Order: sequence, then structure tokens, then C-alpha cells
Amino acid sequence: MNASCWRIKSSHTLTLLSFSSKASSFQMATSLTTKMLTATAGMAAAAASLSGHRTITCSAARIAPQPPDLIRWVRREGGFVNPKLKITDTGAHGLCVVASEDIPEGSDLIALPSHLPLRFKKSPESNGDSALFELALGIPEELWAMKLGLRLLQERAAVGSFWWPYIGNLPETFSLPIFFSGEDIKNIQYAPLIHQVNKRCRFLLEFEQAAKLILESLALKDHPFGGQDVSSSSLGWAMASVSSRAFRLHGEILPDGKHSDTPMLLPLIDMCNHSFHPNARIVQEQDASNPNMLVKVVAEKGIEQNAPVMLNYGFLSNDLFLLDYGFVIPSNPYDLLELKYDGALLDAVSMAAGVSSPSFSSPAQWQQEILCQLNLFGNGADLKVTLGGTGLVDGRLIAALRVLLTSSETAVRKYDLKTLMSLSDEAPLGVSVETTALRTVVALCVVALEHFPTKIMQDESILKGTVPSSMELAIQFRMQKKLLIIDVMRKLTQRIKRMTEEKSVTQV
Ligand SMILES: C[S@@+](CC[C@H](N)C(=O)[O-])C[C@H]1O[C@@H](n2cnc3c(N)ncnc32)[C@H](O)[C@@H]1O
Repeated sequence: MNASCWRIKSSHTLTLLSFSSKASSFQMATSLTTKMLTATAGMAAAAASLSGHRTITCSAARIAPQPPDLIRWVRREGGFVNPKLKITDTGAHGLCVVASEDIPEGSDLIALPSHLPLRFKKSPESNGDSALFELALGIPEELWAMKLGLRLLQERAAVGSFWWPYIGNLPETFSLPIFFSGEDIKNIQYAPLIHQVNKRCRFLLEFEQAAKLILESLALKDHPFGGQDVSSSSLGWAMASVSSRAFRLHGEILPDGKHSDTPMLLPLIDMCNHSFHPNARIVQEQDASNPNMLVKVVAEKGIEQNAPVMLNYGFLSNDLFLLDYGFVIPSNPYDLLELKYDGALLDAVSMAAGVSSPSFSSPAQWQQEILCQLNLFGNGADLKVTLGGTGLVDGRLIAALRVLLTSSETAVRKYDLKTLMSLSDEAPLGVSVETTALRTVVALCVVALEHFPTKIMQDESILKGTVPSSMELAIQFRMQKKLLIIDVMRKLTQRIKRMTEEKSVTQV
């Protein structure tokens, strides 16, 4: 069997960009992170071996001062590593798997037998399992990385762990925003991401307390971490290790014959960095005689000497790349700007854009019905809409604007929702409605851009100087969001211009 595999995507929904709640989000982020950093300092003295991060850098420094030879370990344990591969330090992007000679397309690069991936499952030889499971019960589904993180911490604390050659090679520090200072969380300047960082920091602080309560009453033989204390910092290290490295693969076979999706840490395979244009991919293989899965990396293209082996972690926004992996992709075609659909705001911005008497906040009955179908009106409406990405404007937003800018119900009822939501079908309700709708989106972009306290030029000039890496990441992130807005405005303006020109040619 040959199954495709995919990077884990966080299942959380980022909250809306609420224009009014920005300041309070920032304040909360600051205080939580201050607490978090205090906890780090305390933990270092109490349980130095679980210390997850000391400085915030994207360094290649590893848990073990002299990390074991990971390639040799994988081979010794029955895995395959192409002899033309080596691990290299890339500098800014940490360690990476690189071809030491040209490798032809289709070659097997790495193969792991089923006992090498680390997953969260009951292992009979582990003494502390029941407590580990009890701890895992307190983890919300969307923070799945923490669950596997507990298993990782367990192995990190175990003397003579089978996985030590892997764990010793894990980064000592991570550049994820949960480790940023309050000031650098503020520097992100984007409420949806700040909200998520906040939520994770809050969870780690609360989970530390809950874990302490469970662990303090345990006998040493039942302690999942060999009697070692856990702190928000060690939990944060574990969560960051998993969110930035785990893959979701086919796990055990379920009673219905299907495979469960299981997050796993894949030694060596997780030394491959990300690209949207990868030269390798992961496949899972299982032969009829052996129920155990083999996880392989295969070259999708020829890989030249000294080129890194790259996997695609997923078509993710910069929010997820920063939150889960600690990096930002410049000009990321899948990056999105979140906005809250708000009739009153739309009235204000469209008036500024010269739309005469807009009535976004007071839709007619038939318009309300369509807004309900778009899930933008009524109880339980989902008001989060996005700009950017491959769709440019959220289909629900463009459909709502088209409908609200049209007075003729009959004209609208000629089209199904799919057509109304599509930007590819040009101007279903006529050029005038279309250009007004697009101008409203451009005006929304202007407001969103003005909402950032800094200008792109200021960001650029800060980045030209020497800045700490967490501040650099925060500034890169916000700058990319602003560039995204400008890109959307440019593309929409071109569209409006083209439509207006075509219309005047037709009239002539
Ligand atoms: C699965 S690990 C890859 C191995 C990692 N470079 C290391 O040193 O262990 C993912 C991490 O690698 C780094 N990384 C991977 N792809 C990157 C990219 N395209 N740009 C920047 N950093 C990247 C990030 O630090 C990310 O959290």
C-alpha cells in the first residue's frame, strides 16, 4: 500500500481581527508572557534537565552537547538512509538533510521501520503511563501537540531511553512566539495571532499547575518523568518540538478497517526543512505479510549535490508557520489576512470609498436570507472572512458585497451561491455592482493597513539594523501582512481598471 502523507495542520480557528479589541489583546499577551519568562528562570534551577529554552534563537544548538550520530542510529535500528545524504547546519534554518552527491528522481532517501517513530500510545514497559494518560485528558483537542509532547518529555526524562539518540538531536531552543517577550508579542501587531499566542501561553501556565497537582502525589515508580518537575517552560519546549516537527500519518488499523490519523515524530525525516516546491515526499508502505508500516522519504525530483532535501509542511498561512514552526515565509502565496465581517464598518469604509448611501448594516429581508446562507447573518454566524491566499477575496465576502450592492432580488436569484462567491466568474451582477464591491474591498484594505501602528518603511528600516531574532520574526510577520494587503489592493485595482476599460470600449 502506498499512502500519501501530510504535515499536521493545527485545527484551531484563529479568532477574528476585531478592530476594537486590539489594545486589550496586547495587554493580556504582555502580562502572560512576563509570567511565562519568570517561570522559565525558576525552572532552570529546579529541573535543569527539562529546561526547554534559555535564549530565543533559531539556533542549531541541540539538547545533547555532543549529539549522537542520528544517521548511524537509524541504520543500526534497521532503517535505511541513502548513502548520499548527510546532515548539515544551514545557519538561519537550523539543521537540514542535504545530498552529498547527485541523487536521481525516484530514489529512496530515508526509510524508518515502525518502531522508530515516537507516538502517544500505551507502552507496557513504561511505569508512568496511567499518570501520563491522566495528564493528557486535560489537553484540549486543538493543542494535540502537547499530548505527544508529554510522551516526548517522558522519554527525555527516562534514563537510557531508546529514543535518546533522537532526543539528543532535538533543538534546545525554539523561535515560536510562545517564547517571545511581551514586547515582541506586541511587535506582531496582529490581533488574531496575538490571541492564539496568548491562548497557548495561558494553557501552558494552567497546565503546569494541573500537572503539578497530579504529579506531586505520585510514588517515584509511577512518575512519568522519573520524579522530575515539569514547568510551563519544559511543557512549552515539548509542545514546540512536536508542533514544529510532527507528521500526521496513518496509525493503527481501526475496527472498521480504516487507519487512524496519528501524529508522530519521525527521527531524521524531521531534519528536512520546508518548501512549497519540495524535491521529496513522505510515503507510508505496508506489505500484506507485515502489518507494520514503513515510513519512507522518496525523491520526487533529481536532487543535485549540496541541495537540501525539502518536504512540503502544508499550504499554510504565515500565522500557522510562525505559531507552530517559528518562521515566516516572505511573499507566502497562502498567507491570509483575517477580518471581521461587520456591516457598520463596511458602511463606513464604502462611504469613504465614494459609494453613495451604502446599506450594509441594514439589509433587506431577501438579502438577509442570502447572508444567512453565507453564514454571515443570524445566530451562530461565522463572521471571520479573509483576504489574500489563492482566492484573493473570501468568497463569502465578495458574495455578500455583490448581494448588498444590488437592489434587484430577481437579478441576484438568477445565480447560485457558488457563482456569487466566485471571483473567476467576472461580474455576475454587472460591471457597476462588481466595481463597487471591489472598491469596497480596497477601502477595507486601506483601513486594515492603517490599523497597523507602523509603516512598512519603518519595519524595513528596523530590520536593516541588528535586532534580536524574536523581534525580527515579529516585524517580518507584520510586514508580510501589510505587503499582502498592498498586493490584494493592487490586484483588485487592476481588475477594476480592466473592467471599467472593457465597459467603456463596449459602450463606444
Ligand atoms: C521539522 S524541523 C526541520 C529541521 C530543523 N531545521 C532542525 O534544525 O532541526 C522544522 C524547523 O526547521 C526550520 N525550518 C524549516 N523549514 C524552514 C524554512 N523554509 N524557513 C525557515 N526555517 C525553516 C524551522 O525552525 C522549523 O521549526
